[in-house]
Amino acid sequence: MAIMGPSGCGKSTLLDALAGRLSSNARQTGDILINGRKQRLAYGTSAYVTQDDTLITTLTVKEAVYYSAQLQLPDSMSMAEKKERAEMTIREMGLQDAMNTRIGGWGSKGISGGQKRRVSICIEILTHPKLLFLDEPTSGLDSAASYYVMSRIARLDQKDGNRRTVISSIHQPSSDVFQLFDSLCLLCAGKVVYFGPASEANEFFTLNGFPCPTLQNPSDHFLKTINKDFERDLEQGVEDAFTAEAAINTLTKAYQSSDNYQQVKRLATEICKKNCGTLEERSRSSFGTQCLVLTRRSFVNMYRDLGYYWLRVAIYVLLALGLATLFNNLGSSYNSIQV
Ligand SMILES: Nc1ncnc2c1ncn2[C@@H]1O[C@H](COP(=O)(O)OP(=O)(O)OP(=O)(O)O)[C@@H](O)[C@H]1O
Repeated sequence: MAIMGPSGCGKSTLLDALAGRLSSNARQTGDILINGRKQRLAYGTSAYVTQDDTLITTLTVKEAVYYSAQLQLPDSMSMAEKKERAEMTIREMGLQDAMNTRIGGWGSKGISGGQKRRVSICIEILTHPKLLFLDEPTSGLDSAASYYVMSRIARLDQKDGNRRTVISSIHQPSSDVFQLFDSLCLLCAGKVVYFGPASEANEFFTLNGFPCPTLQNPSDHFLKTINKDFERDLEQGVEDAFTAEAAINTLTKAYQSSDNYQQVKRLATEICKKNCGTLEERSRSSFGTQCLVLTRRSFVNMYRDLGYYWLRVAIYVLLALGLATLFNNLGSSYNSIQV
């Protein structure tokens, strides 16, 4: 899934929120559910490629990826297997020629910015995580490199036949890269302008009065339509000044009354019903609807709790009877002693 939108619209913040990386003092509302449940991800299930590359500048590309492989991959893998995985990932990211070059930093020039980006991706995809977050993975890459990197990320599924979820923010996907996305989440100032199949976004814009001009990359057109940061009247005349604002309002409203929106809500509710195990009242679900989920396991829990209750009552009754018998016996012995 691609998260797109003008700079500053909240793409990284949304990724951070989904990955549970927002700082503790950030105010956050709504629920983040994994397969319909509120749960923590097990270690190694997810990985996050941040916007800034945090790499050890004195290591070479090979060393950085090898060390990561040794630290992250399970003990069940032999050293040779770990090395092979590291080398294969380096090749997949097109870094074979830079393998023995230092990463470098302020003091010493090393690999390029785009190569650093690919090393960061290498380190995170080594473990083939089930859930992968990427914050602008293609920044600093030329269009061909962007395509190869994104297509290899999209092909991670084919490694072991397991399906994976990849959520990536991206600024300027070429039309080739755009075709790799299954879903698109288009944001503007924190609001969802469109969320649904990437292949249907063009039709959504056309139906709402913003058709993509012929021979223009659809993703460029979407971003141009919803960018209100720049005064267009300087370039296009005063009558166009509020076009972006009006377009955002039209599209946001159209999305909320669209079939896609209803479908997303239905799907989320279905996933919740299928997978939620406990009686939970969600004051507000992710999509702002009231949702009370009562499932088979909730009933099981309820019966179990009732069982515990009656067991406790029975123990108290037995204790009371025991004490009463004891006092009764003590009373009779006292009476017989007196006699
Ligand atoms: N839902 C939100 N509510 C309030 N503030 C938000 C929200 N989303 C983002 N912000 C704020 O907006 C600013 C920009 O957010 P963020 O860095 O996520 O944007 P971005 O789309 O990733 O930008 P860029 O593409 O330039 O990296 C940040 O200060 C962030 O705290």
